[in-house]
Amino acid sequence: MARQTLSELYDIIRRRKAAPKEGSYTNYLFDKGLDKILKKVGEEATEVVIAAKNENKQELIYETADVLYHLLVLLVEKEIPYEAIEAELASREGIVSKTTDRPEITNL
Ligand SMILES: N=c1c2ncn([C@@H]3O[C@H](COP(=O)(O)OP(=O)(O)OP(=O)(O)O)[C@@H](O)[C@H]3O)c2ncn1[C@@H]1O[C@H](COP(=O)(O)O)[C@@H](O)[C@H]1O
Repeated sequence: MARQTLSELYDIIRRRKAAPKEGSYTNYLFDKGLDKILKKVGEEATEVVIAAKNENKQELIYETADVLYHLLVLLVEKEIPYEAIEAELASREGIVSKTTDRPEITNL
């Protein structure tokens, strides 16, 4: 199965900003500006919440992908490197592994 990491998607989005492509939804968002991007992040996050209440896990996967994409667009718009998020997560590693269980995901 083809996979795309968030880091790879971030780079594609960054390249769209540097070199706009005709018909690109990403460029449509950049052209509309920060408020539009924020609106989409809010909408997509709400859709994740709604999907999580549903039995259909595929819907939650779809909406999660949507919100992650829009968050990456926001990071590029705000000129925050993806590595800054990775570094922030890494800095929490000690805390998280002590305090959380990681149950296996079943029933996809
Ligand atoms: N991962 C995504 C991605 N996820 C979601 N979306 C778009 O996000 C939109 C969400 O749907 P909505 O119905 O909420 O929005 P809409 O009605 O289309 O538009 P709005 O006016 O509401 O903003 C859809 O148009 C999706 O195509 C994405 N658009 C692009 N990508 C990736 O971004 C990269 C660059 O793509 P382009 O910008 O199309 O070149 C490629 O790798 C793409 O796969």
